[in-house]
Amino acid sequence: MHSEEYVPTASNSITARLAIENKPGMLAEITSTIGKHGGNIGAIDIVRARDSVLVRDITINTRSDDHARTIITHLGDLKGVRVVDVSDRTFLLHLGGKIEVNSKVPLRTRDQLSMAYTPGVARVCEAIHDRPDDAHRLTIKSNTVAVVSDGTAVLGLGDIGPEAAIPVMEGKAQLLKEFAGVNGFPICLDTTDVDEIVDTVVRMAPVFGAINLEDIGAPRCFEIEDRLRERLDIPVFHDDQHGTAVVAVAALINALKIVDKTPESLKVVLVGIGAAGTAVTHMLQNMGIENIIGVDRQGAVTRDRTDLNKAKRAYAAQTNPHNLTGSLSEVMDDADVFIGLSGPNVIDVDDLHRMADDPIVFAMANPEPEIRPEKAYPHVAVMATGRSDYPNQINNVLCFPGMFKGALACRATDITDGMKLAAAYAVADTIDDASRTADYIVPSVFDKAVVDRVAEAVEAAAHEEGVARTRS
Ligand SMILES: NC(=O)C1=CN([C@@H]2O[C@H](COP(=O)(O)OP(=O)(O)OC[C@H]3O[C@@H](n4cnc5c(N)ncnc54)[C@H](O)[C@@H]3O)[C@@H](O)[C@H]2O)C=CC1
Ligand SMILES: CC(=O)C(=O)O
Ligand SMILES: [Mg+2]
Repeated sequence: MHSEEYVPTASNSITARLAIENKPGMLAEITSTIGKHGGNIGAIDIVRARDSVLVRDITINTRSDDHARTIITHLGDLKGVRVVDVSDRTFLLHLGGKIEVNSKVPLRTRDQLSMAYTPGVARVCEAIHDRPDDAHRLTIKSNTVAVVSDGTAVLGLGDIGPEAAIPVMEGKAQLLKEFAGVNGFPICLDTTDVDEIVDTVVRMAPVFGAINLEDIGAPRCFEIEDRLRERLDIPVFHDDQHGTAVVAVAALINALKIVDKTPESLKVVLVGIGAAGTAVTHMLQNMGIENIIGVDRQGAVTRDRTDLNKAKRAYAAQTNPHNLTGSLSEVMDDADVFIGLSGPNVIDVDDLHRMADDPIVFAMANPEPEIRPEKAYPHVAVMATGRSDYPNQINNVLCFPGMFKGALACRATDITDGMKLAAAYAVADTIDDASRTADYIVPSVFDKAVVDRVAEAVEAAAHEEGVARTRS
């Protein structure tokens, strides 16, 4: 599918400031030019009106940067129209960053200053010195998560480095705050060395109640998470692994109800054996699915392959029970479920035709899925992506805010498999039998009920699993 067939969205929207000759019919000419070239008009505002010239701001959703440029060129070609300025609304939103640190207590008088800061603060420091655990109660540690990345697997963009990773990590911090009231702080490390990452996180851990590892590529992410869990007494959770797995499992629980199939009967093909793909596979196995075939760039992951790293050898040992070999297309025959956690446009309609009746397709690569929904819809029973601009958004944002809220509330020392499973059922159960449809298998990320349901389920599971430090 070419980008011309995609729907314009706010992620590529511009505001065009136009100086327009003030005579009847000009606005109609402008709007029809935008429509003719595939732009979707949002707001139209008057900025200035002089006798002979009107200056208007017109907000236009486009499909891509090129598409935006084409529309602007055609507007500039109109007689009586001058393009004064074009701003990219997404870049405007990021100017100066998306989050900030705020003060929680008033600081207007000497009394307040002497309590919040010196000399009063000294007594609080001494109390924590006597009982270090009190940091959970008397400091920002109580409600703060470090969002740590090395910039190596950022949102499907790959290894773009720590500075370029900041907007995504700020975004994760913003989601924590907006959805769960939890503070998140973006920390992008200027190293990809496993030992250095582990040591750095251990040394900064005193300030944080939990660590969210984000967008650290496989296989290093597995060792980093394992070693940090061992060394720290606060939860360490690699969101791309476990947050993604929780939401994918929740979505599958509901999708199976739509197509009336059971986990035990399924053949699942999963492409992209990285952080997310590996964790999703493990969680699918925990829900009773045995026939999972993992596929990497070389084809099906089998026990006979000699080119696999340690993580993929372990993967091969636990998956592909019939040892299927071949390309992605070849192993798609009779698959009930396709899960993509790889990259853009990896499958096409022919692959969908190879699948069993009522195929379920979760094309979760960001920002561009393995197949676009517009293309897949006629050929599948259930379609989902990780994107905000289509129905069924399977995105780890449905998990990690509630997961951390629940874990921090009970001062958990760890996040266990039981807590993850509880979170998956909490997400799935947000949709009742009457509301569930093929286009509604996961709740909206704006559904306020989700975070609290997940947090409560996670907290209860933490108590059951013996990792909570508070009393139940
Ligand atoms: N919807 C969601 O909530 C989430 C989506 N993702 C997306 O999933 C993708 C993978 O993310 P991570 O696992 O964190 O990255 P990763 O770098 O750990 O793993 C990606 C794996 O996919 C493989 N891959 C890439 N293109 C492939 C292709 N054409 N065929 C076969 N294998 C291919 C890579 O070799 C690598 O092993 C990214 O696009 C990411 O944005 C990741 C986490 C959450
Ligand atoms: C959603 C997310 O965490 C990712 O694509 O990396
Ligand atoms: Mg991520």
